[in-house]
Amino acid sequence: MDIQFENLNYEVKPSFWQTKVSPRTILKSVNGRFAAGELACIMGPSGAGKSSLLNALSGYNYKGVSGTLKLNNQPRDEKLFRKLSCYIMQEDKIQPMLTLNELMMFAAELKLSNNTLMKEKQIIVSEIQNVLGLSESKNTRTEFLSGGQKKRLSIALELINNPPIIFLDEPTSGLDNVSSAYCLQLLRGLAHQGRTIVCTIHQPSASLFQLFDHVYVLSNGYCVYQGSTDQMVPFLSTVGLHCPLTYNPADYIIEATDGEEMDNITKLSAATKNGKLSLYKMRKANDYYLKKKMSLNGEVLLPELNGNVSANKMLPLPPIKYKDDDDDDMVKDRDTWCVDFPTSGWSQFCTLWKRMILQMYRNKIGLNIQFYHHLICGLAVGIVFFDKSNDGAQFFNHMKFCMGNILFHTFTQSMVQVLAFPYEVKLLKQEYFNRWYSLRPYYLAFQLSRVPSIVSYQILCIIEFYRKLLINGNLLHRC
Ligand SMILES: Nc1ncnc2c1ncn2[C@@H]1O[C@H](COP(=O)(O)OP(=O)(O)OP(=O)(O)O)[C@@H](O)[C@H]1O
Repeated sequence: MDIQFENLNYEVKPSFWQTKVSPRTILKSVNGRFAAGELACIMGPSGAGKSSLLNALSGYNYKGVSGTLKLNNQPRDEKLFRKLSCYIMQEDKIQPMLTLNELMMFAAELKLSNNTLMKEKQIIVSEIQNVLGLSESKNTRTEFLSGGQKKRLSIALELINNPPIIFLDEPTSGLDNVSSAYCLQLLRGLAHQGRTIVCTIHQPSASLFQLFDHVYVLSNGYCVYQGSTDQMVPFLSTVGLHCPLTYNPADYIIEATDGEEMDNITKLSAATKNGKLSLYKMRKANDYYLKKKMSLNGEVLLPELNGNVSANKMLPLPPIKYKDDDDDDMVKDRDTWCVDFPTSGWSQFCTLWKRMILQMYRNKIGLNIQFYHHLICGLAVGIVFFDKSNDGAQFFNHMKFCMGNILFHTFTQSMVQVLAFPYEVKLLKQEYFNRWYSLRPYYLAFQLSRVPSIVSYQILCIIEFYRKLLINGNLLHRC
């Protein structure tokens, strides 16, 4: 699947109350193409618009985005595109309290259709674990995984339904050079199997830079280079920017096009026609790669054949299914994240409910806090209202008791959800965007998963303070 974009603009409009702030254009009519079978990176100085471009291409951000997005040279059908792509965000948003294998199995239940047998799901999961070098840690809880393993787990989770297009925002952030190289080599292997992999990277070291098949450099919202890594230095020379032999070309181009170097940005952007031109050095070993380059619409510079593509030693993943039987009725609707999901709503609810219950049960600290909170509050209320139930002159105290009781139960229970939600919403956003489940089953499972703990804690609390009030009295009768 080839991704093309033409005259892509991204404009941020100020909020209605920011009357003195004018709209800001982050991406300025940029063009480009990311081909299948390549590991592509978007790089550039901080604030150049890398994440904005990735968000616009993945469909994560559609407000303020204008221009043409194409898939295999055809106008892009957003609903189909969402089925074919996944987006792995910079922060590793991984469900806590579960082991790596459990998490992958839950993901398989959500992402693979209901017709897939459990045995098949297990085979797919263990195959991906083997490919990504995660088999040894499969029984490790996700919170104890190293940074590199978490990153690979994020990739593994999205590989379960084998998307042909993968977007990654800063996959090497927080990783040392060795782990970054391992992660990029892995992505490169996956890309060379035919996937389109696009990631953003801030400033790769020279060794990491060489791992990319395609580089797209942005600066100040303009495209200043597009093509293979080995063509960057000769290209820079053509516009009078001579990268010293001992210098990392990635560092050089970023320094040369840093925000204040507007002259260089203008020169380079004009030389690449703001991304319409690509510079490639053809590779012998990969026919697929070769054909792709030749099919670019006549504007590609094709220097001599040279170099080899590294052998792909990775296990092949299941064949890619590009088009579903039900794709014919696709609605061309860009302004939405709403798409259909691989599993039924009921099955999504059951899987999510199981996942949430398991997480809650394993969250011993949370359970203990709630236990002592209910115990102490039950005791305190019981002591305050001790022996007041039979006294008819204590009407106002009885009222206070009832009000306090209602407020305690209402707010205690709702606060659990309110406090958990800011963390949950980040996970939800990523999983929902990547079509794991729809919002209704999620919300239902989120609410109902709290029922067992709510009921048991309420009983504990009630035993404590009602014990004091109701054994001798008839408060309930009066109420
Ligand atoms: N929604 C928004 N509202 C206002 N400004 C925005 C918005 N989104 C992005 N920007 C601005 O656009 C510019 C580019 O942002 P973006 O996150 O794409 O940069 P980046 O190249 O990914 O930077 P970094 O490498 O530091 O993450 C920044 O100056 C940022 O402040």
